[in-house]
Amino acid sequence: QDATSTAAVPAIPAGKQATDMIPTGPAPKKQRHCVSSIYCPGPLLQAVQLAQLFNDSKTFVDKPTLKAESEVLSAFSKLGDGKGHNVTYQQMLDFVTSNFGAEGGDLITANLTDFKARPGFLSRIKDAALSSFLTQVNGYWPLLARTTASTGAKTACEGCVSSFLPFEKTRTFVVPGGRFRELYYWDTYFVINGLLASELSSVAKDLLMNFADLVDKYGFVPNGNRIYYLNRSQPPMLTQMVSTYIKATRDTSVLDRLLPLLVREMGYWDVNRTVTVTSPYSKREHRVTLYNVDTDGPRPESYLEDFTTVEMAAAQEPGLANLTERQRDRLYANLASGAESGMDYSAARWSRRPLVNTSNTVSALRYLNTNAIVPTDLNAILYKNEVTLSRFFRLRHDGTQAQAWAKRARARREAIHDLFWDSSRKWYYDFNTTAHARVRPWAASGFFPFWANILPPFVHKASHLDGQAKAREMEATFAGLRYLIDRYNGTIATTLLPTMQQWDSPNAWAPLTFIAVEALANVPRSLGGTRPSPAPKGSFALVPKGQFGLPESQLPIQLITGTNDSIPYAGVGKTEANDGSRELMPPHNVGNATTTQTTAKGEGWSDALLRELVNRYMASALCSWRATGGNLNLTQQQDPTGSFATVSSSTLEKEGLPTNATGLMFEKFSMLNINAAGSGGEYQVVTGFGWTNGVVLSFANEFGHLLTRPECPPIVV
Ligand SMILES: OC[C@H]1O[C@H](O[C@H]2O[C@H](CO)[C@@H](O)[C@H](O)[C@H]2O)[C@H](O)[C@@H](O)[C@@H]1O
Repeated sequence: QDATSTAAVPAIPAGKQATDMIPTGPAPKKQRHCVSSIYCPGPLLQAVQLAQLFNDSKTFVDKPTLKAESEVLSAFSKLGDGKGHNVTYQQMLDFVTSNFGAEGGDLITANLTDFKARPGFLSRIKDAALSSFLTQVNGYWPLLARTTASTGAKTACEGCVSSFLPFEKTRTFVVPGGRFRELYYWDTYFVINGLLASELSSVAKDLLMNFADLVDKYGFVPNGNRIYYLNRSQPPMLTQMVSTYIKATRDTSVLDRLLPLLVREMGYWDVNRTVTVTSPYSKREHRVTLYNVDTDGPRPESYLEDFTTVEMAAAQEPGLANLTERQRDRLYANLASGAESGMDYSAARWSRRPLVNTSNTVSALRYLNTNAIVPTDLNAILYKNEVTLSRFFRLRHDGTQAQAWAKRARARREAIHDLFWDSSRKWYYDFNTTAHARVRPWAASGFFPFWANILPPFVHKASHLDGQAKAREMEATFAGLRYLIDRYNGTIATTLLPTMQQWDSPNAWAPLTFIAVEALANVPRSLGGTRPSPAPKGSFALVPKGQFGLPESQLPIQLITGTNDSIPYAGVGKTEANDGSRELMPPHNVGNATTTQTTAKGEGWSDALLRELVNRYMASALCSWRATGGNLNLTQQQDPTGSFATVSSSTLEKEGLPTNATGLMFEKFSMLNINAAGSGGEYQVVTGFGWTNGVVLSFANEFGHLLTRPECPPIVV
């Protein structure tokens, strides 16, 4: 799981000769927020990135220099015309090799002095397979913990530079893993939940203080602590990190430093990202927040990808028009805004034409409209922050501030109800300011208001419904989730459109599963029922009309796990038309076994869904880890059928893994399979992985009593 990988070796791309000239393009515009002549848009970065010496654009911008910055710039100025033109591949390769060190070489592995090999929650996990898995996942924290030298980034010489943004003090931080070699903003909320389960509150506190340093210095929390992330943030979870930390430790002293900075961060979103929208439904005006990055250049860490999308795609794909300069600038801003959303990319959410051409990852991005979408999740997070800030001020006996924040929260909740809640489709949808209406497709972001403790308007006091009717409405609201859990073998998809983008179907992500589980936990006892949903569970007929925005026949197809069959889904509990003997749903649809477990006495529909979702996620993490070489070390008594035996080295080899692989924790999973990682998007699937480990450990800590040993599907190579 270690993220300190060895340096990628630069190579001349296939099909190019050493003496060929590297491509060039229109001169990049200087970016106000990113001032490095090496790591920010400019002639050097463009020339290196268009030379494509690495498989991943992010590799280069994470490399510290081996020589003083002035020497590196002087060496570059001697290449070709000094501005990146007339440079050969060989010259560029030599320049990069002699001037740059290993990516991530600017960081040091931290020593976790408080690390416990067996934190308390493990004693509550009775199953040997789960216990072994969770013990090993807990053991991954030291591999993802980093620190800096006393001066900040570790560099090779005086005057050497790197893209790393240092903190005020030398503290520990946790990286996601793989290509993500720095602290990430919203990832850290899920990481902190896991660290607290692992009794590493000292590390959680360090993370809070690192973020405090960033807000102090920049006025907001950047996407990650690299110079190229300075033009944007990510879903603003810092207030919730502080709240989670205080809830677990009772240590309110962190508020001395953090409370003013949390307020400052909220000001950043208010001033830079908030707009007024008049509701087409109530005609009322609301102040709501969206992702809106001020840039007109490529993201340095995805330079080639953005450059291709904006400058080159039209020449490569018939039907795509050339863009005017203004359109190009706007597209760069929309690309960066998509990255700010943390869901880079969801074509279903951010593109005007999500399915325009699903044979590549570029076409739908040409139609990005991120800046025009008012996102449900972002506003729900900010609402929760406002409520939390009100509580923090009350703790500090500042009634005036407490009331002011409570008032802001009430106003935002009204906006969320008015703009996002659709009372007939019974779900929260983003609001599109171009169409001036709610969007059609379902997205998992609709769980965020529930996570933030916003219950739909029908629950509120003024509602004309009686208790039983409210409970029925609530069950109907979650009937879509019930259906998805029954129909698909993996965890919940981000959206239901298979667009080739990583934040769309079929990918399933740790943060969204966590939010969905917490959403279910927030369903009031009185509305969660006293029995599971009626049979046939998950029937499409029970899903509120239009909730998915797609008819049942157009939902993604569920393959039968472990086979290459692509048999169209015939409906829950129904048999496939051409093969009456084959049932597509459990128990034959291996990997979906969590739906067949017997329910506990008095368990309501929301409890049952929560239990199944937690188990499904745990199954995804454990089974995919085992399929990639994870060893549970079980005795014959613990695993009499041998179903958890370690995967042989020859199978691993056939899967394209090293024969000594020891299990991978993936960045994302699939809604179709509990045995595999996710896919799609602009970079290779990453392992490590901070938020996956965080969610696994946090679920084990909070819901350990609900966990049962998963049934992993057979590994078919
Ligand atoms: O390099 C491309 C993009 O990568 C990041 O996004 C993805 O990874 C992050 C770290 O796990 C995660 O927070 C984000 O949700 C993922 O989509 C990065 O955050 C982007 O800004 C970057 O352009």
